[in-house]
Amino acid sequence: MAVQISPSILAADFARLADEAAAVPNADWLHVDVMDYHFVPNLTLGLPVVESLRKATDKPLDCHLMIAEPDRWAPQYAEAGAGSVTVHAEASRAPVRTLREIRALGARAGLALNPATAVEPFEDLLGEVDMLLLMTVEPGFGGQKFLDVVLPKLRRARELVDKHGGHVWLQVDGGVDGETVERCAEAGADVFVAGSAVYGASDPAAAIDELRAAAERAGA
Ligand SMILES: O=C(CO)[C@@H](O)[C@H](O)COP(=O)(O)O
Repeated sequence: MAVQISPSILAADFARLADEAAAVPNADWLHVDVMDYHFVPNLTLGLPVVESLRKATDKPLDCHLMIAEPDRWAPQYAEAGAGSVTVHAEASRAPVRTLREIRALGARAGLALNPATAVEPFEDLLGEVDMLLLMTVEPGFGGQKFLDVVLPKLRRARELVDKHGGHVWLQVDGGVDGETVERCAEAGADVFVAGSAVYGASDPAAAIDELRAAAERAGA
């Protein structure tokens, strides 16, 4: 499947989100980081902003819920028109039910793992997900340094997904830039979230082209 670039609006200007979405016409998805100050020590945006963004852009909204009660809220993001809704394995008390609800509402169901969470215990859930998100920083803030320690897990995740057979996107999130994107692609990622590397660039659309070219060169 083709490389997907999902710029994170966490690094965008929150007062101009419609313009910031329009500034990345070549993005495949728009990554929306929902943080609640409980699961992570940061507070960002929630459902009303996603509902407004849905009207402001045609891009699929790739909603990443870094919240304490994802089972309660995830279906509402799908109902709001998210293209994908990703819940954290560390926070969900009923991941199978929640992933099924997300799918039943027509969105891609994603399962996210923090850097220290092993992927193997979730092998049996691969049939329940459309995407596995591996955090390559500790969740909560943009602009952090990429954690190399996640790369072996990314390779194992690629092996498990390939063994599973069905299509599951393998997303990396955090510290993805022109250099780390290649290492992630070599290790098996095919969806790349980038905040600072896109919205911190003087030309966000050109930055996306460069990330995509680097990922494709590296074999994603
Ligand atoms: O989920 C998160 C952080 O918790 C990410 O989506 C970051 O927002 C990515 O930002 P950069 O590391 O690319 O600046």
